[in-house]
Amino acid sequence: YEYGPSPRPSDQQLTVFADSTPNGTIGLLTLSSGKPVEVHETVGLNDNLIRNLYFLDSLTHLARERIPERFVHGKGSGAFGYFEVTHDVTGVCKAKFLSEIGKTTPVAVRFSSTGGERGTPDTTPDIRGLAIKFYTEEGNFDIVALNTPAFVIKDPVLFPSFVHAIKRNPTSNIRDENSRLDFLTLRPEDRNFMLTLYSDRATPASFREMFAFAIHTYQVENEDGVPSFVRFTFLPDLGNRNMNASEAARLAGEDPDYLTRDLFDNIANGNYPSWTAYLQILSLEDVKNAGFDVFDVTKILPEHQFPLHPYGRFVLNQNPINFFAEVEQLAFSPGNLVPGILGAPDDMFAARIFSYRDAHNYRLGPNVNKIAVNSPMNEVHTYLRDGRSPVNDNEDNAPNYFPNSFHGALPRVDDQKSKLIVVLQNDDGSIEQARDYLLPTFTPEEQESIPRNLARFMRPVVDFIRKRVIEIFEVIDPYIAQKIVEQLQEQ
Ligand code: HEM
Repeated sequence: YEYGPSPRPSDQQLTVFADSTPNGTIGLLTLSSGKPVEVHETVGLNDNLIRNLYFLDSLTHLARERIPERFVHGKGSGAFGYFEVTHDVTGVCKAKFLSEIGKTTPVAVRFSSTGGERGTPDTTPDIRGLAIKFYTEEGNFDIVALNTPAFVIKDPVLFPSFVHAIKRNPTSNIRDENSRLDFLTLRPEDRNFMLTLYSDRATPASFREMFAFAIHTYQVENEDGVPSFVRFTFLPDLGNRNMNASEAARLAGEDPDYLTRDLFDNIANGNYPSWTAYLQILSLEDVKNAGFDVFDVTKILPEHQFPLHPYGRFVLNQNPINFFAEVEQLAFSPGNLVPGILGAPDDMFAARIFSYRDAHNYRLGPNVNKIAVNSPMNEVHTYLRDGRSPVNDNEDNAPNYFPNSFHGALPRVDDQKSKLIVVLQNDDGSIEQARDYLLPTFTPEEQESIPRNLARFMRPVVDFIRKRVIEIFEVIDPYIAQKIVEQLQEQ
């Protein structure tokens, strides 16, 4: 398209908008207070600027356009679509959105990278996020997942330090591989996570071709209150595909929003991406006999031990119309649960319930769930009132305290029959899992990419940390360790 208009929908947004307004304009320009703007107010030179209300309106608003970005997963793209049940899982989970085959539920999805800020190039290698909000008839259910099957740490006390270690150095303001690899090599539980981070899975070929693992083992219950324990996994119907580091580096320069554009253009062109949804299902007996802590988020549940059961799929068929309103303000929380899904019993999950809510209060305000894209589809009655906008109808004239004698909202009779189980966790590492279960599931190309990427990342890293990395890989796979040494020597 060098010699003509670009065929990419992402380049045509303005033209498409203009074509949709045949009358030439969407209407009269007004102040935010509604008063029509006079044409002379749109010219500032040699005017009394301070009395120019159009100028005042736009300049003061401009300075307030930015809100705090997510302190992790700052760069992201979103899309909308639906989830459809394909297999009966009512035997394990009574959540209404799963109640019958063929039932559909609207979803919002946000794809992200972890460590970069809002302007980071999409193809910078990183763990990827895929968060799904199911707008169910019993409230919103959020699954906030990653493209690694295991997380980096299991003790939430370490989370703030982990985030500091992967973000910018406080002095140079540059992301520093010394801090990232220092932290990672000091924690024995993160070996599964390291395999994804340093393989080409950290540079997915597109968001459409990316795994998503909710990781935590959730407790769910059926209508009779019988508990089961499940991991939620989503596999892309196009298959998982990566790009290599040099392609990613080229695109980071040529088209920093490459993955965002790919998602937008494909959906606009009707190539709707879809994912098949799977559950790994464990009984309480399976939990006891697994031979390891199935609630440990640094561990995978090997598929040969706990097979994947398909139960649904989701399809993304709609781009956002307004990115800020619908994606920047989209707020996911592991604490958004629905009847039948109790959450996970591990400490990390408890920390996440608190932390996402806290982040939303800071980033979007206490009325976060009144922002249109976060509003549940079902009727909502609360005793929450006032605060920063949006308050919407602020629950009108209904009583604002509970209990009350004046027909305010009442809780229903307890519906949840099982109790979230209590787990005690230890601090062990997971090198055997990385060696025996996870690495063998990587394709030969993905395995080859690990030493190549690591050697590149390790260029500026001090010797004692390099030594630790090599020692770790000598246990996971001596071939990878050998390759790292060779490639470091070649540099
Ligand atoms: C102690 C552990 C963790 C804490 C405290 C934590 C906290 C947070 C917070 C506060 C945000 C920003 C939320 C916002 O501003 O809207 C976030 C984003 C995110 N986190 Fe975590 N997180 C933790 C672990 C995890 C784990 C285990 C996963 C995946 C299994 C995960 C996946 C994500 C994703 C995908 C996002 C981006 C959500 C979006 O697209 O808006 N995090 N995390």
